[in-house]
Amino acid sequence: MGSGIVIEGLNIHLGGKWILRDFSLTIKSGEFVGIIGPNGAGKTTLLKALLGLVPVAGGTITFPGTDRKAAGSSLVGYAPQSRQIDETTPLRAWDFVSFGLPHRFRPWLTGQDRRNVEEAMRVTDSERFADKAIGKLSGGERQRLFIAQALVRNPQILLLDEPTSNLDPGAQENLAAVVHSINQKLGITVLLVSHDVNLIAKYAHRILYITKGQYALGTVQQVLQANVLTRLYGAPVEVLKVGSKIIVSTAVADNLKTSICCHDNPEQGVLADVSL
Ligand SMILES: Nc1ncnc2c1ncn2[C@@H]1O[C@H](COP(=O)(O)OP(=O)(O)OP(=O)(O)O)[C@@H](O)[C@H]1O
Repeated sequence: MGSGIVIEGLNIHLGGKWILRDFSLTIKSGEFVGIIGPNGAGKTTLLKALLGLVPVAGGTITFPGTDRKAAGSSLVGYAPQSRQIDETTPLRAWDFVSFGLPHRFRPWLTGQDRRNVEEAMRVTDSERFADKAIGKLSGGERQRLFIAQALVRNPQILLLDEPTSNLDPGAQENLAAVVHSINQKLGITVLLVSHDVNLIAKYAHRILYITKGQYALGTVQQVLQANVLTRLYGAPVEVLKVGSKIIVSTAVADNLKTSICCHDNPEQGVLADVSL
């Protein structure tokens, strides 16, 4: 079961500049939130703040509904943005996943440890390459292992930083489906950073759109609106509807992909939950 996240008045100042200012939002237990926005907007910094890895200049982060009774469980599992693995690395996929276990560097594993590794590999559909060397696996296969490693301590929240970058469209879709299934079947709260709005629009319950100094949280229909994006970017952004898809003008929105897949008949002007 997932934990909720409540952020109130969060301020983060790094390298002489404000990255997040007066940032407040609530994420419900079991929710899947896609985080999107241009390079340098503060997406990774937000994940690191949730992990307690960056200094906070003000505000609070709490995790209501946390249940940490299960032995060996953790609150947050994290798969960071980029991890280079040399193709000659002589490490079995199974062993790589097991490095996410607590006390992994003691010389033995318990039966429960082994079951946790096997379950994490099962839910990420990576059991079939458990015995292969990680360096010989494809990018999509490695991403499944990174997620499995983040899951091996049964977290209540899963933070994934651009897990689909550098994957071909088919592998992106497969990986997003795996994350969706983890969220649906295990009830884990998921925050996934991506530059691919297609995937986020398809699977996330809500989108958190961050630009430098501004943000909006809401459903796809609430956030992917010309007036909302124009306000976030501080310059005109067009949102066009073509059949079941929405096309966003990239003229001012750096890193925003041209084509955004959304639902049929998006509701108009519903901004009740949007924080600006
Ligand atoms: N430890 C740090 N010290 C100083 N500045 C930092 C630090 N960490 C991040 N920053 C700066 O904070 C800003 C936000 O960085 P962050 O990595 O959160 O952006 P992002 O939205 O994840 O970008 P991208 O999409 O490129 O990954 C950037 O300008 C970055 O240079």
